[in-house]
Amino acid sequence: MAERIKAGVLGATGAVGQRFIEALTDHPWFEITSLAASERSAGKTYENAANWRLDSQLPDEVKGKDVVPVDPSKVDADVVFSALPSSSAKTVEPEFAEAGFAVASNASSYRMEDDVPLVVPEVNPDHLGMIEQQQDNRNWDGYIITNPNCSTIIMIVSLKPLLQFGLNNVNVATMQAVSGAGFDGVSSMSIIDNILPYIKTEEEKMENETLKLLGEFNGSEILNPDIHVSSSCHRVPVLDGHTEAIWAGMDDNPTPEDVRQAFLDFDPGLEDLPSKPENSLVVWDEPDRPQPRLDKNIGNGMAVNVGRIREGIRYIALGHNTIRGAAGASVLNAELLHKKGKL
Ligand SMILES: NC(=O)C1=CN([C@@H]2O[C@H](COP(=O)(O)OP(=O)(O)OC[C@H]3O[C@@H](n4cnc5c(N)ncnc54)[C@H](OP(=O)(O)O)[C@@H]3O)[C@@H](O)[C@H]2O)C=CC1
Ligand SMILES: N[C@@H](CC(=O)OP(=O)(O)O)C(=O)O
Repeated sequence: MAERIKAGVLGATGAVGQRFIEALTDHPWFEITSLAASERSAGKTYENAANWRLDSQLPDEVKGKDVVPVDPSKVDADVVFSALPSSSAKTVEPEFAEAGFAVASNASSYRMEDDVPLVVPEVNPDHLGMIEQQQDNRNWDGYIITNPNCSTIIMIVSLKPLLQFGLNNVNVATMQAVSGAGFDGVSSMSIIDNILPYIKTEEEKMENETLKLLGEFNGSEILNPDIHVSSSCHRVPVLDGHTEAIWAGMDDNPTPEDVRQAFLDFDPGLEDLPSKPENSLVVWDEPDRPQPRLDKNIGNGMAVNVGRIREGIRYIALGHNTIRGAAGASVLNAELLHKKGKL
């Protein structure tokens, strides 16, 4: 195997951090060289620090690795994938960027900054053009790029092919899995036999991030599109997989069949990126699909499933929140960076 790019994971012991390890193990372009977490874990082997909770086995090559603190001088890597809570990401990620690392972040801290790319490769790869500006503005040798919030990313992949019909209005109601809140995020007493009709700041993120992602980058700034986005977010007793009911208003009033065909025809290229699923959008015609338990792992958890396309236009989108919505999204971004010669 050719020499691979050295990759570190910040927040390696958490829900998203474990998904990073899964995605980077045996990756053709990246190899895990550093695992970092809080002072609670630093100094322990990964096996002792982390409570591995995925269905896959904890990879042998990771078990005995020492966990280091989130300190650039302790991390050996070219790129670091950040799965830190946003409060620590806010201070830690710039330290890594300043020290010359490429930072591919899941955290929300820098997503909406004017000079930080918020990218989904199938939607707005050109926004990576912001990196040079960011390095000039902040005098950094490295840089930060981000992927969106998990609910936003699942919706945005499905909205991209609707732009051709003059998308002007989006209403969305989410049904979000408990893994989205992290391992210790939602207690069983609050979620079993229940639905929580509030996820702090989630609705604002879906509305704001969608506009940035669909905005036009003119070389120096992003011009928001004239699209109205309104969201209502809810936590449901599902382990993994966010399901979203979406209403999309379009100038051209396409029929459900037009929209179905646009979903089927959606081809953003990018076949050479290892984490890109064969079909970024998978269309279901069965009236009771997609469902999280059955369909979240399609395309190794990287596909966005769409179905129940009806007059309106109304449809359902479903994706794996900690893979397509988090770790897999960051890894896909880093693959795009490598393809574009930025890593
Ligand atoms: N879960 C999801 O679906 C999505 C999550 N995200 C974002 O990804 C990030 C991680 O989320 P998640 O994995 O769910 O969170 P978890 O709580 O499961 O994991 C947090 C990780 O960060 C480490 N950590 C916590 N505090 C500190 C600190 N002060 N300094 C250094 N490391 C610290 C923890 O280490 P230790 O074990 O040592 O405490 C752990 O490795 C968050 O910003 C979240 O918002 C984004 C999109 C989707
Ligand atoms: N809030 C999301 C997960 C998340 O952490 O989002 P963000 O990365 O925007 O903080 C959820 O609960 O499902």
